[in-house]
Amino acid sequence: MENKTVLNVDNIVMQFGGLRAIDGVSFSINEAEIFGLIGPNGAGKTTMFNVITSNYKPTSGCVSLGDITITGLKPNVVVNKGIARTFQNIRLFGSMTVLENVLIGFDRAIHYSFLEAALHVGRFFSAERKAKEEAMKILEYIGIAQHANALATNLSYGNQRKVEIARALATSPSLLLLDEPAAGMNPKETSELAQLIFKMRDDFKLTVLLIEHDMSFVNTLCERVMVLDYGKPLFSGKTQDAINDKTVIAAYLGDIDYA
Ligand SMILES: Nc1ncnc2c1ncn2[C@@H]1O[C@H](COP(=O)(O)OP(=O)(O)OP(=O)(O)O)[C@@H](O)[C@H]1O
Repeated sequence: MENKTVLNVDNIVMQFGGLRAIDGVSFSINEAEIFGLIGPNGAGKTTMFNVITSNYKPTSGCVSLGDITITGLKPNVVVNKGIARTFQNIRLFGSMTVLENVLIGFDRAIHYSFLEAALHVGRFFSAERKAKEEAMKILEYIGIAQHANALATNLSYGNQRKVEIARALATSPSLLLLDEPAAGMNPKETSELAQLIFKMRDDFKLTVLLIEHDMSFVNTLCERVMVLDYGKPLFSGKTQDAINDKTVIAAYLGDIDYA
């Protein structure tokens, strides 16, 4: 059976003044694939995420999700098309509970009038109740339902990362972008996270693009990777081949631990 391409990144260039943060990068990801985007600090990985989510408009090149061209769409429209992300520096609303943070992900699916919302009646009430039920189901699925009513900032670092994943899942994505999801996690949390990512992929037919410096984590999850260096494509192919590639080792892997 032929692989279905979910994400196609075509010859992206992203210029910031005199700096070319991404310089002619192309890759594509198949449905239900877990694909790694790796490279040294400043290589352009997060910038690539911002281009894919349309937070940055690339200087040239094109991103498509299935048959839809994403480039030029507004970021909220891109979420509606099925792309969700988490952030390298966790971005949760610290003064809100875990449940409320996840409910934010449902906002696009809730339809009610201003009056209904102001009076807490009609479609507002039933939509809110339904969203809460769905959010609780996601928290249970992720394994943090017991923290639903805790303030997000009071959770451990690892659990805060899980709340970000829960919020992303609430938007029903077809493509999930994870920016350094294992950063700050201990080995047990990291291995549980890897299992969760496999499970989400299988249960939701989710396609995953992840940025990660932990090469053992990348090697566990990703069959293929794209390696960037100073914005340029350095290597694209099987993770095992990247680990043994002399140019990749010289530019990147020589400096980091991977067991
Ligand atoms: N909005 C921006 N304006 C100007 N320069 C930027 C902007 N965003 C990123 N850069 C620059 O682009 C380059 C790539 O940054 P980016 O954050 O994408 O790298 P990265 O590979 O994600 O690094 P890290 O592993 O440290 O997160 C860096 O030199 C960075 O300073």
